[in-house]
Amino acid sequence: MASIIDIQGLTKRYASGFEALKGVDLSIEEGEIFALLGPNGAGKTTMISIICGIARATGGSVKVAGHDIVRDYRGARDAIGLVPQELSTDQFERVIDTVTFSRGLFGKPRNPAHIEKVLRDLSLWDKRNAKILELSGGMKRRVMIAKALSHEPRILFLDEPTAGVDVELRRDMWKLIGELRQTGVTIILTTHYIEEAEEMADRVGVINRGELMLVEDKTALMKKLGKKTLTVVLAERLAAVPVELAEWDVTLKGDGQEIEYIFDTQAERTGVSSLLRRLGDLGIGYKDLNTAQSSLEDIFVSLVHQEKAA
Ligand SMILES: Nc1ncnc2c1ncn2[C@@H]1O[C@H](COP(=O)(O)OP(=O)(O)OP(=O)(O)O)[C@@H](O)[C@H]1O
Repeated sequence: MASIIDIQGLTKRYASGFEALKGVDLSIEEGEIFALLGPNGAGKTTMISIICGIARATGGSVKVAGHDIVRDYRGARDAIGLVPQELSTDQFERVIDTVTFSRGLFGKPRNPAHIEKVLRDLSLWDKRNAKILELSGGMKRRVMIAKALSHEPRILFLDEPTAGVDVELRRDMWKLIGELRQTGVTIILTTHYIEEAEEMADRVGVINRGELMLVEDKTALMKKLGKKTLTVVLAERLAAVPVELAEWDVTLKGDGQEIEYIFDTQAERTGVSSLLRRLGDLGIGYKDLNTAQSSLEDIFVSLVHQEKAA
């Protein structure tokens, strides 16, 4: 596949001296859904803002659909639809007017048929004459997407499309984004949620402290991220891990009151049931069991360790 966005050595130093991006290289392929995953303050919004021409890079280069974002700003910007984190639109305006107006901002000739298609695709056609303030939160978000698609961009950026929305709305949004990709538009979304990247993306980039730590196919990444921690709360304290448990690589926590076992949820055999059986055989009783998904934070820590080790 051909790349539609080419980022090389991208850096951003804010006036405060803070380095928000430290030399990012990335290619986005035409037609893919790319998720940029990272914790608060990682640099996701900074990166999108630069690509969309809202912020200026300190160094490096970005090409969008073959146009350099600085030398050929207009060509690059025309290819992009941006759905920002914050809902920003006139509350008193009618849906169809605000979407039509957005197209006009790009200097494109009127095209009522396209606006109608966008509104229909986003299930907003019935609401075209409603004022924005009369819409539900989910519909308002869809209006923002309609605005971003009004000038027929080849690339759609969604900055945290589901931040602060309930589970149901999140699922609707995922479905919608899946449908949008069928229209051929390349989609780049930022998110904090591993689950979101898992559900949507073809490829995932993990960014932390201004550095792109990895870019991988989703399936490969999920294998790495699909770790869980099982905590077994023991009935009685242990002084050390019994040798009979050596094959599970468990650690003793909580003053000897807990056994912790990290397992791969994607593996055919997680080792959980055999571990519990072995505990039973050894007469080691337990009061409670719980499992927790590795947090994004844990994953970053382990990624950093892996990088250092390499
Ligand atoms: N105008 C600014 N001046 C100085 N520092 C800034 C400015 N804008 C952002 N930063 C800093 O740059 C870093 C990256 O911010 P950015 O908004 O890109 O992160 P993000 O990954 O989008 O985070 P979030 O998930 O919270 O939106 C943060 O530490 C932020 O405080």
